[in-house]
Amino acid sequence: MAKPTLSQDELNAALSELGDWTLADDGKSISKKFKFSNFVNAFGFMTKMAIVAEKMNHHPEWFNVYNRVEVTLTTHDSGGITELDVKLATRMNKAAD
Ligand SMILES: C[C@H](O)[C@H](O)[C@H]1CNC2=NC(N)=NC(=O)C2=N1
Repeated sequence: MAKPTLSQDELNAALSELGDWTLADDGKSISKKFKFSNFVNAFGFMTKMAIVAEKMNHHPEWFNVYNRVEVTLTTHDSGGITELDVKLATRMNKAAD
């Protein structure tokens, strides 16, 4: 059963909690550009988050070049942003600290 998408109020609260994640113009995804000190740290972040994503059965759309990782989160099954996206974004923020 697909998760319900967040209401506007829920989304606003989540975005203020998450900090520097950007809402897509269509309101269906959130994105963040992470920058690490080098490639190994960027890829280490992706490795850790891949394991978290697999455990959650919720996977990011991401792009990596050298020390940068650009992440977009959306819940495909629901056609928008759900609590799973907020949960994964929170985990990513913590892992990048
Ligand atoms: C069948 C499997 O549960 C689904 O395809 C999962 C896998 N990972 C997923 N990841 C994301 N981001 N959205 C989904 O809807 C999703 N669905």
